Amino acid sequence: MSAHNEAKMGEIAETILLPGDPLRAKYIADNFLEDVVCYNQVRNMLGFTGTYKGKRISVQGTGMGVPSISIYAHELINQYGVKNLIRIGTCGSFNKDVHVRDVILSMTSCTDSAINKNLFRGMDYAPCADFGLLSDAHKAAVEKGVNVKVGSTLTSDIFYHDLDNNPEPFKLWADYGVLAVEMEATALYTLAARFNAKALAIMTVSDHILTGEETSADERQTTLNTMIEIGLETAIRQ
Ligand SMILES: O=P(O)(O)O[C@H]1O[C@H](CO)[C@@H](O)[C@H]1O
Ligand SMILES: O=c1cc[nH]c(=O)[nH]1
Repeated sequence: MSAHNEAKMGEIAETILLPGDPLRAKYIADNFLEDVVCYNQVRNMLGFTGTYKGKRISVQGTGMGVPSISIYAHELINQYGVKNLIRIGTCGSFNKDVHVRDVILSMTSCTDSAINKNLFRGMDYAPCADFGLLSDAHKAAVEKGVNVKVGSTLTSDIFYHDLDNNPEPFKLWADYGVLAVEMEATALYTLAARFNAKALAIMTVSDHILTGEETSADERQTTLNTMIEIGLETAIRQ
């Protein structure tokens, strides 16, 4: 047991998929895993362990934002011995070359969060994906015929911007080639590096911030399935 997880030792697999939404964790357990056990219901941050193609895998919600994923990732790595952490999240595009329904592998994660500025005393740290996980995910995507985009993403602390005072909050990031915005990868990559684990963030573009295009609920599910399958195929290679 940890402060936020009631799993017993040994109930969580070494490789875990991490959606922000705990109901996405349940959806994956219900639709993709066999022999499933629910190991956590604390705060409704559901966690499940099962098998996919014979390999033992866990899936657990992390909540939204840097503080929430930091708590879950810290405990999973340090208290449960999790080694491979694969985030599967949604993101918003602000890049004209990145479209709704695209799947992104985040090679490195920029941030507007002060978390690493504080940790590194004002110096810049470059949180990055584990190359092995990134490479395996890319291979899995190619095998599925999915044309994933690979590059830098932004982890933001802000979902709703004050557009009156900052009308183009993402222009600077787009000008420097950043593909999309989500809210957790920087923290996941930094914690994995600190505690000798491996991490990757895979994202599906759910909306385009510049054009206003969005996926419908049904479409979103299908598109998320593509990302989930890439995540699972990556997981079984570990
Ligand atoms: O779909 P999830 O994994 O929650 O990820 C994205 O969606 C949430 C915002 O709506 C944030 O957590 C962001 O990172
Ligand atoms: O963090 C997120 C996730 C999805 N879409 C956004 O605009 N931001």
